[in-house]
Amino acid sequence: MPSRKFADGEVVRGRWPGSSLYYEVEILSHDSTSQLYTVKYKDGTELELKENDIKPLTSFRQRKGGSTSSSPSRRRGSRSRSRSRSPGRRPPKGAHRSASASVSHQADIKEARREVEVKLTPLVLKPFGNSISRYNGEPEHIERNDVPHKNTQEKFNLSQESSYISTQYSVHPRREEIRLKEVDSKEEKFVTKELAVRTFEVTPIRAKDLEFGGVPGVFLIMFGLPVFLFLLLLMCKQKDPSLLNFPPPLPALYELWETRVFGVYLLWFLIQALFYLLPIGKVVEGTPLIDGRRLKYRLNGFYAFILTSAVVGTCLFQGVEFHYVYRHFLQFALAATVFCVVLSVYLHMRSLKAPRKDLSPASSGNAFYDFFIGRELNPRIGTFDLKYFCELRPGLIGWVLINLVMLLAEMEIQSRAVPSLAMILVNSFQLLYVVDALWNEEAVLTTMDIIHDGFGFMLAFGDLVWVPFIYSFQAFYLVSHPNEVSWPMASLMIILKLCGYVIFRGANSQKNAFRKNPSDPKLAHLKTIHTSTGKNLLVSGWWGFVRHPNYLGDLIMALAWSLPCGFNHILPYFYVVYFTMLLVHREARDEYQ
Ligand SMILES: NC(=O)C1=CN([C@@H]2O[C@H](COP(=O)(O)OP(=O)(O)OC[C@H]3O[C@@H](n4cnc5c(N)ncnc54)[C@H](OP(=O)(O)O)[C@@H]3O)[C@@H](O)[C@H]2O)C=CC1
Ligand SMILES: CC(C)=CCC[C@@H](C)[C@H]1CC=C2C3=C(CC[C@@]21C)[C@@]1(C)CC[C@H](O)C(C)(C)[C@@H]1CC3
Repeated sequence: MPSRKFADGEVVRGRWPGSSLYYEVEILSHDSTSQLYTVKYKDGTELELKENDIKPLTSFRQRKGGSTSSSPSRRRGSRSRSRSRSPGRRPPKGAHRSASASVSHQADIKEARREVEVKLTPLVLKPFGNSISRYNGEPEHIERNDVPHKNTQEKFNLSQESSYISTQYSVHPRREEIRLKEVDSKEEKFVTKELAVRTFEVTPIRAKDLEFGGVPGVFLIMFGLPVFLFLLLLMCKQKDPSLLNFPPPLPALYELWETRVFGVYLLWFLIQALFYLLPIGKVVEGTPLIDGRRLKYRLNGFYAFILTSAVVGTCLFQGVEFHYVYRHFLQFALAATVFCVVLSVYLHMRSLKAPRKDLSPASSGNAFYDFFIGRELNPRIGTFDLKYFCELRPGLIGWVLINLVMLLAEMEIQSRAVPSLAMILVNSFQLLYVVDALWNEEAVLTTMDIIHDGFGFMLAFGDLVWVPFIYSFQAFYLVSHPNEVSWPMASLMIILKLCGYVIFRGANSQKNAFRKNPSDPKLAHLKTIHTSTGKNLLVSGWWGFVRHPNYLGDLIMALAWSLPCGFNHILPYFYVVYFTMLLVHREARDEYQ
């Protein structure tokens, strides 16, 4: 039986979860299975602590004076700031998303909240928002002997805090928390109203706070990515696409431009826009904006996909030559790039006239940087939301169509009666991914792109060029570099893909449900921790298994859809490498928050 260091009834100091603060506690009991001590704080709070989080009284130095700002009651200002946030609730747009670029906006928002919350007395304090955000179950090295109960007022505060934290910290399941949140949400309405009357200031952010390496980084990405895209496609067209054969033969620029191709691309874009405008599908509200408004979005991406499939099916039946797209693949990529540049210029021009409250928290005041990251958060023409439309429709559905084109091209070029198993795997894996995105369209409303990033060159290029022309790379590769896959290998790839999908979908659905309604009874069994932004993070279920389970699932799927291309060349694995970099970067942006 494992030994225990502290005896029942012993008075020691216990670390307040997630903080570096130790308070006097009494050991009530010890669970030998979980190795946790149940301890009682002076104010009556009972918590379970690890042995590492408990110290004998003798291991502390008594601090003189004792009135530094780290005692709990001294933190009341920051705690009260988080008072009105219902746990897990998203703050107004821009308030919580990543990016150093949003520092000033965030300060603004915090200030707004403080002003609002001052009016919300009497307070029921939510404690230690800042410190709990760092909780990782491990003891911290900084040990301070902050004596909690200096006077009656402080005692009162700790008592209020502690009784709240025992549920709010969610060491235990969250039923009690849910009850508290219901009370909380009543005040939420008031807070939103208050925020709505606050003027939004956009203060230029410091150069060192810019993301993507600041202006030089953005310059490199903006010019480098299109060049890289064309080099990759040209490499793939070579008989031997080995890296040793770099650089590939370059075509003259005029050979890459075809007005007819541009016309076909425009037609595709307009058809998708038409489908977007159809009054079918339910209308939902997005996350709250900085001024408390919520934009409305129509969810009809899946219908658009069905309608597109019907149109494509009819065209195939009518004998429309889809091989044209394969033969002019580079021209299509150029047409999409040109379109994206024109769109980005339009977006930037209109953003100059946009009211400040409509600007993205990532925008900086530097014209070049803002052209890239996007100045306006939700550019709309009437009810037509340009960013939301581009995120899911022309590029994502276009990706599936390009895959189909590659499948047909493979059959034609390799004189096959049926497509190869490798091609079928790639097509089906990626089809599942896109259909899933469209089916769960509402989830896009809580992604970084919609909430935080403006609509500028980065997303326009990502959505309209990068996704359709890079994400279809495996299918493009297989057309000229066949790879035979055996059924046992195919089965393993299918299992891998399904594992990735289950993790990806499970994690995203859990997170979306939580962000949408933290009080959802279906989530009552999940544990959360409070963060300094005022929101809670899930730390159990999929989100207790690894920090970003949705990224993990996505990466596994990325690997699964590269494997059918075999191991002759590294090129089809480019997507896995790029995607890892993208997700690590996104993770860092998220972590920053
Ligand atoms: N195929 C592709 O090219 C790409 C795919 N993706 C996929 O899109 C999906 C969404 O990506 P993305 O928006 O980047 O990332 P996330 O879905 O991880 O979104 C980040 C938000 O999730 C919330 N969050 C993070 N951790 C927790 C937690 N423990 N508990 C509750 N909420 C949490 C935070 O919300 P809050 O800020 O409110 O706290 C954070 O802002 C992912 O599955 C990703 O793999 C993304 C990019 C590209
Ligand atoms: C190279 C460059 C300029 C990068 C821009 C990044 C974009 C390619 C990606 C940013 C976020 C994306 C998302 C999806 C596609 C790629 C981009 C646009 C997404 C639509 C794919 C399908 C998923 O299910 C998703 C809906 C969660 C996802 C949202 C984010």
